[in-house]
Amino acid sequence: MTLLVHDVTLTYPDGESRLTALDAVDLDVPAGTLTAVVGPSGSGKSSLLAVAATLVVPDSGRVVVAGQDTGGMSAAQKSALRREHIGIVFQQPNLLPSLTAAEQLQVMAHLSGRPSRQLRRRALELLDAVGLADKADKRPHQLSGGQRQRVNIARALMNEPAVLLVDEPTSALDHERGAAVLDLLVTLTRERSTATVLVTHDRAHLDRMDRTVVMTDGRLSDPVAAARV
Ligand SMILES: Nc1ncnc2c1ncn2[C@@H]1O[C@H](COP(=O)(O)OP(=O)(O)OP(=O)(O)O)[C@@H](O)[C@H]1O
Repeated sequence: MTLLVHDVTLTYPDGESRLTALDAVDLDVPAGTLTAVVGPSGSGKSSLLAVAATLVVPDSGRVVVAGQDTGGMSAAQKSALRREHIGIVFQQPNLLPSLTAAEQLQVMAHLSGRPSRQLRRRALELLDAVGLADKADKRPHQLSGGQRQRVNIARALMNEPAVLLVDEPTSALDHERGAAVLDLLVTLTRERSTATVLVTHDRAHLDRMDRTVVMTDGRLSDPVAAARV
């Protein structure tokens, strides 16, 4: 499995006691597949992504990314793992205002220490893959919301991640642009063999997924049952 979350429990401080955000959660995501996570607000979906991204350390359980068990890794090791193997796409694109679309991608890869001469070429290839070949030199304020989200997705793919974690990528977009972004995620997952996890509230997305799991009060329901939801 490219992403394996095994028996993960996560609690947050809650006054005198603790709130259980994830309760013995298991999830495995093979390369080249998409898994949707649905469930009510506050059920633990973002917490699951944060744990899978190694941004939050669970109380117990294992998180294995691209064959590497993250338990016991130092902060620096996790940071390197994230740069090399994990792409993260949040709801709001969070692009740097002063950089062009191509530069947003190049900065990402520059941080990972890749040779700079190849970076622009790769950035342009990815912008082409997300349908923005002609926008490479535009800054965020010169792009539409859907175009910014596509830059965001291209940026997350810049370091060829094994795992792509996506939180509500279409919530700020109209139906047509949301559908285009989802098409793009499906295509890129297949072509680039990423293990993709998508948190979504949009039921229209679910028939495009390989699997749907349902989060309720920190517990993931049986995927077989969830597929029929
Ligand atoms: N940093 C935190 N400190 C304390 N409690 C938190 C923290 N982050 C989340 N929680 C709590 O953990 C539970 C799960 O939150 P989480 O954000 O994972 O849910 P979610 O399913 O992503 O919700 P939404 O769909 O509204 O984004 C909620 O009860 C929330 O209030």
